[in-house]
Amino acid sequence: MDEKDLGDDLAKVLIPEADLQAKVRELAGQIDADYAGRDLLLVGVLKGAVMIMADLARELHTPASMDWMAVSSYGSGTKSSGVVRILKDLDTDILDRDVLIVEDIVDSGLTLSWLVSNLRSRGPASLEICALLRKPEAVQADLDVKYIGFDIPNEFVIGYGLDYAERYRNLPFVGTLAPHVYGGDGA
Ligand SMILES: O=P(O)(O)OC[C@H]1O[C@H](OP(=O)(O)OP(=O)(O)O)[C@H](O)[C@@H]1O
Ligand code: HPA
Ligand SMILES: [Mg+2]
Repeated sequence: MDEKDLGDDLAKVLIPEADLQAKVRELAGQIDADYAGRDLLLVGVLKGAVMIMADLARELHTPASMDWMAVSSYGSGTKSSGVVRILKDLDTDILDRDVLIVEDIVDSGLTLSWLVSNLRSRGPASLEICALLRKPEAVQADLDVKYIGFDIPNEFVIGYGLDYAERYRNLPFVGTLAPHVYGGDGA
């Protein structure tokens, strides 16, 4: 899917595909340097992290296992409901494992704050976060994101895994939508 397929639904491209790919390679380089010789477990947060997880995992030279959790706090809107639910738990016992959470976006930071305390209680040897995008609001959450791709403005974004009402995840870039897509009021 590309820009043309969106017609007038697309407001603008915020991060082009080439910039995303370059950043993912850069993040993989940092992670390789930090995890050399360790047995890394990547935990992707479904569904938004599917693209970054798939690209990051292939850029890594460090041997890594992959597991997935599905949590949801957004439903079909553009605002966090504030309630995080586990839709699918890990298949892996993370006791004494080096765990790296892979996320598409830290927005309010609510999802990751909740996830970090949930996973920490399972006794991993280490627990870090890699997130492709971060919004300014997330700074208010007490979250230590070790690997961060881009800080972006406080706008609702779509593409490269990120959805609006389950659509637009399969765009290779990150962009914003025209107001008419949201039905006018932006929510
Ligand atoms: O920092 P926060 O305000 O908590 O927002 C970030 C989370 O929200 C989105 O997931 P969502 O719950 O929409 O599920 P999805 O990944 O399936 O789209 C996104 O993928 C993050 O997981
Ligand atoms: O800006 C966003 N876009 C899509 N999904 C999201 N989940 C939290 N923030 C966002
Ligand atoms: Mg979503």
